[in-house]
Amino acid sequence: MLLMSEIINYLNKEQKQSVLYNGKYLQINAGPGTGKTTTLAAKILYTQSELGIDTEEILGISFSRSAKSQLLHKLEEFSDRIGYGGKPTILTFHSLAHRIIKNGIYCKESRFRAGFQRVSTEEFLNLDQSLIKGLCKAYADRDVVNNALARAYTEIRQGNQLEFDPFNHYEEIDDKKVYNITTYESGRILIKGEELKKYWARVNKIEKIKNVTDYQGMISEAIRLLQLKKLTYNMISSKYNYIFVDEYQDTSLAQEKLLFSIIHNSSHVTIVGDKNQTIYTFNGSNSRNLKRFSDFFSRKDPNNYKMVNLIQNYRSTNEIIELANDFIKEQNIIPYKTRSGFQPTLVETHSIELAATYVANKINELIDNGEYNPSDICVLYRKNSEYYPQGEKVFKKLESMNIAYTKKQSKSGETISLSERIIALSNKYEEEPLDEIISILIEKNENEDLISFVKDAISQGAVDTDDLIDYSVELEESVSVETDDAVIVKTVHDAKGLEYPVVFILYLGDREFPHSSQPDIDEESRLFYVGITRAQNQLYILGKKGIHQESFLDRCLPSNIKFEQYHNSNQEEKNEGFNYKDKSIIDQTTKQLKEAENKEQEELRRLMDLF
Ligand SMILES: Nc1ncnc2c1ncn2[C@@H]1O[C@H](COP(=O)(O)OP(=O)(O)OP(=O)(O)O)[C@@H](O)[C@H]1O
Repeated sequence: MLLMSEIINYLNKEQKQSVLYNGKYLQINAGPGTGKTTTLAAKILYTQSELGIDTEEILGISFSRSAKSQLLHKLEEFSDRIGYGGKPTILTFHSLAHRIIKNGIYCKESRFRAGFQRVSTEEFLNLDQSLIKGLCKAYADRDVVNNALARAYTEIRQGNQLEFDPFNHYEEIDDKKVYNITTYESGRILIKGEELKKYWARVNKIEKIKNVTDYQGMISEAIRLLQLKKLTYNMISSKYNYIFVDEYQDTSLAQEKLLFSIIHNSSHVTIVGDKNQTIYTFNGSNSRNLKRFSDFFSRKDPNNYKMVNLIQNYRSTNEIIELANDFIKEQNIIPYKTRSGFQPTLVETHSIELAATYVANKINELIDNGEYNPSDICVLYRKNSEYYPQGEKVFKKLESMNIAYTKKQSKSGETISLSERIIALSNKYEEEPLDEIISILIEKNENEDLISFVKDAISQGAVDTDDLIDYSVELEESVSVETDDAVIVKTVHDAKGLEYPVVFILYLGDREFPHSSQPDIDEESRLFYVGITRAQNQLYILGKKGIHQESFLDRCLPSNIKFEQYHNSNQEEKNEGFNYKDKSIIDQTTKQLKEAENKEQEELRRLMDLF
């Protein structure tokens, strides 16, 4: 058995400082692969084992289910080593909001009733056609009005885009205000505050009758309960005295407000974030959150606030880090020792189809020569849709070459019907621990899917029926089963916080990556940076030059990167690959030769003129 002190000794100076800091407010700025999950897990364990804090008082908030399971995994690894440490509650913002509303329902303070459901925003806003009746008469096209109202309603609840401070209730809207809404399909339209207010009030009524809401509605209701309802506030806030928040840069203003509503005077709060990895601004996130946190707490209680920067990267080879630092120059990460390896490869290819062919061939090669298992390999794409079928092209190609892969799937009918049974189950056995519930289910010969669902939840840290519901809520976020013998194919957004020995990124080019006709280049750059920094050993980037927008391919070239051209699937025209620095030397020499030749011609002409 190890001692906690031995785990602390494994950490570097800044990680150690973070774990040992005893003040109330700690902000860890951590570049990719610098061990933020490791540091968070060590700090949570230290809080339990050395400060003697009860596990029940600890709340971890992760951005996604995969980030949560990584943190749990690391915690388990450490606590197994020291033979100490209980599993604290780790929730996503989504399941936290769900838990608060559940408490609100129990205290009869919520506008929802037991068994309330979350539906997608589109589904939710199409519940009733009368929602927009008589509103925005200036516009003839009802679809445009519907979209604009829905967008305004979501953005106002998130904060940031239309109102800096997120609103939780329609009464907060100023009747006199006019909102300028940008819709994807029809450009800008103007919505009067009073009409938006009416729309929101109608949505609220339907929510109440049908006992449903959308994701943002859950966050708003949770904030409302914590801020206005004493019983619910006491049940949640007084319980959690030690709060740890991961990926803080991607919290929306509404999520930030939720967190600030839980914090009380004796709370200890640790947040971890990296402004260079902000990739959810379209969801209301804003890296200024990091600055606001430091401004607020360093002023409120300067003796109890500390900021630590983690810059030592343990994940990637020198060459990958060099490329990442060349791409985002603001805050460099530094490699651990000098872990040299494979040069990142930039493949210029003129279509997504060819890019997919290159990827599939390379994957075959890497698996065939025994270098990597399929699950070591991850293919990342920017966008999959009818117009930008990057993922689809890769799936098709891998299928045609019989390469097994996993991808994110939408919630199936089976999972939906299962979630109703889970709610019934947790109502029936509310007080029983899940281990007991499993025995009861087996004894009663219950449905196997239900039993394996409960078992999965236990393996992900669930202990009681509350955790079971949290787990089912989190499952709604995404369903993707990664197996040991399949290549992983996902969007860059979904790969956040994860690492893979081999990473492919596609497809660079106008409207593709950077995406859209008017891309937010800074956000796209950060997204590309997140993609690059997932790779541990080998990195392949595929695409073509952008003509109309900033070309990410060109931005990669000056780095120490291997440049290849792949122009047809028979590889006839395939350039065998050369270092871009070599290419610059060749280009430079050719240019000099040409200039010398021109000079010579010029001189000849001058001499001819003399005669
Ligand atoms: N002090 C350390 N010494 C050696 N290896 C470490 C140390 N800290 C972290 N690592 C290793 O570095 C890798 C990256 O760590 P981790 O996953 O915690 O990074 P991260 O900062 O959470 O990454 P990201 O920001 O990209 O999500 C892991 O393999 C981890 O075991």
